[in-house]
Amino acid sequence: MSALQKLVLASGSPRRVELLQQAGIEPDRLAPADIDETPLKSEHPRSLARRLALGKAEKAHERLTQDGEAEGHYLLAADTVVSVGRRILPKAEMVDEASNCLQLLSGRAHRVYTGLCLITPSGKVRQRIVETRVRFKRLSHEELESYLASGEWRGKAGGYAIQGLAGTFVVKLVGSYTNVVGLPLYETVNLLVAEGYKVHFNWLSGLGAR
Ligand SMILES: Cc1cn([C@H]2C[C@H](O)[C@@H](COP(=O)(O)OP(=O)(O)OP(=O)(O)O)O2)c(=O)[nH]c1=O
Repeated sequence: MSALQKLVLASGSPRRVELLQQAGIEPDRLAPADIDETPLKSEHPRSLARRLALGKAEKAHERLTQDGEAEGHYLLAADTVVSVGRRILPKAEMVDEASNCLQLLSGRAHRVYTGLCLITPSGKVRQRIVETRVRFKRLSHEELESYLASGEWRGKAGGYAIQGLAGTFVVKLVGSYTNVVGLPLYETVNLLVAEGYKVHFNWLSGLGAR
């Protein structure tokens, strides 16, 4: 798939770039947007994912506009939130945070929401929220400790990365797997296409699975 228009990915997440590439879409530009990701009081995780995706998109769009580079561009942003019930888990930066998250997730089901926000070249703002349910096995002390030692949890919502070692913790998953990794591919491609982003289906000469 190759694009006829320009696509800006408002993200600094290497996972999101890789996921887009997996769909055969190469972003023309990366424009990470740093925003305050603190949840509001009693904010629902779904609302948080929606608000933060919009915030990232608007901030990146504003910057592109200031630089005179917004014209003719699609701009895509995303935010992934992990929750147990209404409790929102942090994006783990410290080992203690990761440890607390994993103890909470152990032997239970949780939800992962990714908010998508697309700003079209004509300035329309389109949003989608995608939900995946995941159940983890009960983690032993050894599993928890060795996972923490791996460092794979760093910078990940909920303190784990399903695409790595934590994939072995998953008993059941309902919904989109790529949504958990940070960008739901089915919904992202649908959203782009619905808003007129023209793609060539050229998969025969594409990347392919390795
Ligand atoms: C649950 C889970 C999250 N994650 C990642 C996806 C996101 O990168 C991150 C959640 O943080 P986000 O705030 O959604 O994204 P980010 O800060 O990494 O990137 P940016 O805002 O620049 O786009 O957690 C995984 O990689 N695997 C997982 O299994």
